[in-house]
Amino acid sequence: MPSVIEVTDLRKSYGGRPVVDGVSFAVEEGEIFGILGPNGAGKTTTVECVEGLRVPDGGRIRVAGLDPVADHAKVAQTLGAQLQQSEIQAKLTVREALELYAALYPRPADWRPLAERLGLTDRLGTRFGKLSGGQRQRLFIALALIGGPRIVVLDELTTGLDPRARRDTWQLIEDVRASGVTVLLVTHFMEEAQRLCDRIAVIDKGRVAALDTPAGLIHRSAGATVISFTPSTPLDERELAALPALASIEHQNGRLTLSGTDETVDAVLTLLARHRVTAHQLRVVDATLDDAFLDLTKEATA
Ligand SMILES: Nc1ncnc2c1ncn2[C@@H]1O[C@H](COP(=O)(O)OP(=O)(O)OP(=O)(O)O)[C@@H](O)[C@H]1O
Repeated sequence: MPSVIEVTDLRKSYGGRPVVDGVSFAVEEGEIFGILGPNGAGKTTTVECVEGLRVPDGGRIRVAGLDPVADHAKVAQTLGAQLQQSEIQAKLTVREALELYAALYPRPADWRPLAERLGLTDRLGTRFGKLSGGQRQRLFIALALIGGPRIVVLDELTTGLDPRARRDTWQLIEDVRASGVTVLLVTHFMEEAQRLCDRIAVIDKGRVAALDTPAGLIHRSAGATVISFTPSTPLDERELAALPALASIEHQNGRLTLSGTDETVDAVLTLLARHRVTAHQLRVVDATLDDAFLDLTKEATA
């Protein structure tokens, strides 16, 4: 089956400066696909080309088999996009916004259960300008879903939300996916990407630096696992340096911190047992998507 979104060698420049420089990825039906990257990496430009809001300089995009520029009207019926703040008038009430946007689609979703699910029912009479940041985000999600889309594009969905609202929103996105909608998600939050996304494209300087599952990205990053402890007696330096898959070793006030893989951790524990050394305050920490991200986008964040 063809992918629901196909982006092949996408290129876009501003004033002769390439900001999207050969981006390719494919999103499968029913997936939550994440786009991660440092500020200015070209993420929004990429998804706006997918939405047909910007015209690419080169490459090919297909959304449900359609060209987002040539078939813009059809793509707009298939793809729900999160609006920007400026696109809603401050005086419009939540109910008016829902009714107005529902009227744009031939087969809109019933906005009442949507508003209920998004916790907007008691805000229907409130003007957009008076909503809190979290309520606005919920309204944007409702408006992205109101056309009953097959695909929804969410750009920095939970920016500005408090931790509870963010978690509620994640649950909502999972529900949306469970109802069969494909989600393309641009995010800055590693925890969000790790929790929600099936696969992630890390975009850096207009190119795809890596494309994998969250676990796959973490696995690729240097020093995937870190073990630290204070040994009861010092360990032999040569034996430490010879540990398998060791990425780095640090000493600080008698405390040892070693990074490597699970194999390194196993070998450290064997070494400790062999020399009958006790490891005080032993900690083993797996790398996170944060570590993988910093590793993959090293120069940009240096
Ligand atoms: N209309 C435009 N005209 C000129 N330059 C632009 C325009 N839109 C974006 N850019 C530039 O293109 C680059 C990529 O922008 P884009 O918004 O795609 O990045 P991003 O990865 O989404 O960044 P952020 O995480 O900061 O939102 C940036 O350097 C930006 O300044």
